[in-house]
Amino acid sequence: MSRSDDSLLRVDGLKKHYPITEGVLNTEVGRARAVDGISLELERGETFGIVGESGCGKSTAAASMVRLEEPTDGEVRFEGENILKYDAAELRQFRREVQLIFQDPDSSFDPRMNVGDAVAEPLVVQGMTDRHRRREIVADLLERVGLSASDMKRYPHEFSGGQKQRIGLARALAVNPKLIVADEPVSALDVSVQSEILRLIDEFQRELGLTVLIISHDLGVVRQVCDRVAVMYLGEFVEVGPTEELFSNPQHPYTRALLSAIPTPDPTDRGLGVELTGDVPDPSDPPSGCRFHTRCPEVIPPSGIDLPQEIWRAVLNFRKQVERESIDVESIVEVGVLESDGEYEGLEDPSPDAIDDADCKRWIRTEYDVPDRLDDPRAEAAVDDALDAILEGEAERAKARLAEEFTTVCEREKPELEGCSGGQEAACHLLDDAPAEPDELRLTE
Ligand SMILES: Nc1ncnc2c1ncn2[C@@H]1O[C@H](COP(=O)(O)OP(=O)(O)OP(=O)(O)O)[C@@H](O)[C@H]1O
Repeated sequence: MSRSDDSLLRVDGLKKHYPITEGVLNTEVGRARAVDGISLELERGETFGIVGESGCGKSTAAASMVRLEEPTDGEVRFEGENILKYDAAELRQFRREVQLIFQDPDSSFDPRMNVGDAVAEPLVVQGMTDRHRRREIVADLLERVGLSASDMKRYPHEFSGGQKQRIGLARALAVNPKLIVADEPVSALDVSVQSEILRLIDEFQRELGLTVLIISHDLGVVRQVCDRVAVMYLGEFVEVGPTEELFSNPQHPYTRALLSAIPTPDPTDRGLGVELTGDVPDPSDPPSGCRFHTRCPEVIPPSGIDLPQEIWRAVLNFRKQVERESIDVESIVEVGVLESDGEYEGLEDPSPDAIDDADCKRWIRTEYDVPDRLDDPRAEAAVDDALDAILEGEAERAKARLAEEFTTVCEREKPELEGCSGGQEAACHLLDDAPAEPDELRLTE
C-alpha cells in the first residue's frame, strides 16, 4: 500500500500476538493473534477509520501503533522515525504528539481533580509553569469544545457522558498533538450526542489540520467522519479504501455483510440482503486460507460443484459440524421418531440402529438445512457417502469424503490485498484475475 512519502504514520506488517499460558509454570500453549500483519499509511490531515466486529483486533491494532502495547513484529514509523526504537525521552515526546481518546472518558480523569486541572495536566507534564497562561489555554479549549470557561472549577462527575467526551477532547488538544487516536469515542453515548461529538472531532481535524485515527465497530460513525477506512477481520485488513468508494461499492463479502447489518430508514430497502451469522473465530486458531471463509456468504465452490448459494452454505456448515464431530445422531433420531407421524409408533428403542438408514440420513440433512437430494450429482454423492460413514461411526471417513469434494480455494489459499476498480484494495479470491482453478464457477444465485 504505497501512498506518499510524507505520511505521518506508516505501519508495516504490524503483529501483536498474546501468549496463551497454562498451569503454574505458565507454559505457553498457544498465541492469540489479535493483530496479524496489518499495513497502513496515515496521510497528514486525514481521518482514517478502522472498522470491524468486536474482537477482530481494532483496539489492539491502535494500541500497538502508539506503543501502548509492544508489537510482536512489524514496523511503525512516525514522521519517518521508527517508534519501536525510541528511548524513554523520545517516547515521552511521542506521547505528546499522539493523544488518545477512549470510549469511557472517565478512565482518563482523576475524579478528585477539577476539570481545569485535568485539561491543564498535559501542559504541566510538558513543563508549562505559567499558571495564568495555563488557565487561559484551558478556558479557550473548554469554549472551543462547546463548554464554558467557568466549568473549570467543576468535577468530572458533574458532567454528562457527552460533556465528558468534550472535556477529553479539550485535554487531548491542549498540547497541540499531530495525531489523535480515538478508540470507540462515541459508542458509550446516546445516538443524538454521538453526532455532535463526531462533528466536533471533524471540525478540529479541519481547523487544526490534525490527523485522526478512529476505531469503531459502527460503520455509521466512520462514514460520518473518515476520509479512508480499513475493514478489519480476525487480525487482518480485508478491505481498505476511500470511505465513499468502500460504502457505495464494497468489494469484500465481509464489508458487504457489515453494510447489510446497518438499519436503513427506508422499510422497502432490504440492503444487500446478506446476513452475518456466528461470531468472530478464536484468534488463537484462525481458519486457514481466507479467515472469513467459515462465515462468508459468498464462498467460491470448488471446480465442478454447482449449487445455489444458500444450499452451498448449508453444505459447508454441515461439513463444519462433521469436522468438529458435533453431529449428535442419537438426538436427531429421537426428534425424528417423535415427528415421524406414527411410522415408528410403539418403538421401544428409538436408537439409530432401530431406524431405517434412509430416514436417519434425511433427518440429519433436515437438521442442517441440506435438501433431501442435491441437484449436483457429485455433491449429492459426497454428502450421501459422508452420511453413510457417520451412521457407521466412521467420523474420519466422513471428514475425508467431504474434504475431498468440498475444499474451496477460500479455505486453501490466503488472499492478499490487491487493488480493485473502485480505488480500494480488498483481499478476496472473488477478485482474483485468474482463478486458481480455471473452470471454477461463480455460484448461481
Ligand atoms: N491481553 C490480552 N491477552 C490475550 N488476548 C487478548 C488480549 N487483549 C486482547 N486479546 C484478544 O485479541 C482479540 C482482539 O481484541 P481487541 O480488543 O483488539 O478487538 P476489538 O476489535 O477492539 O474488539 P472490542 O471492540 O470488543 O474491544 C480478541 O480475541 C481478544 O480476546
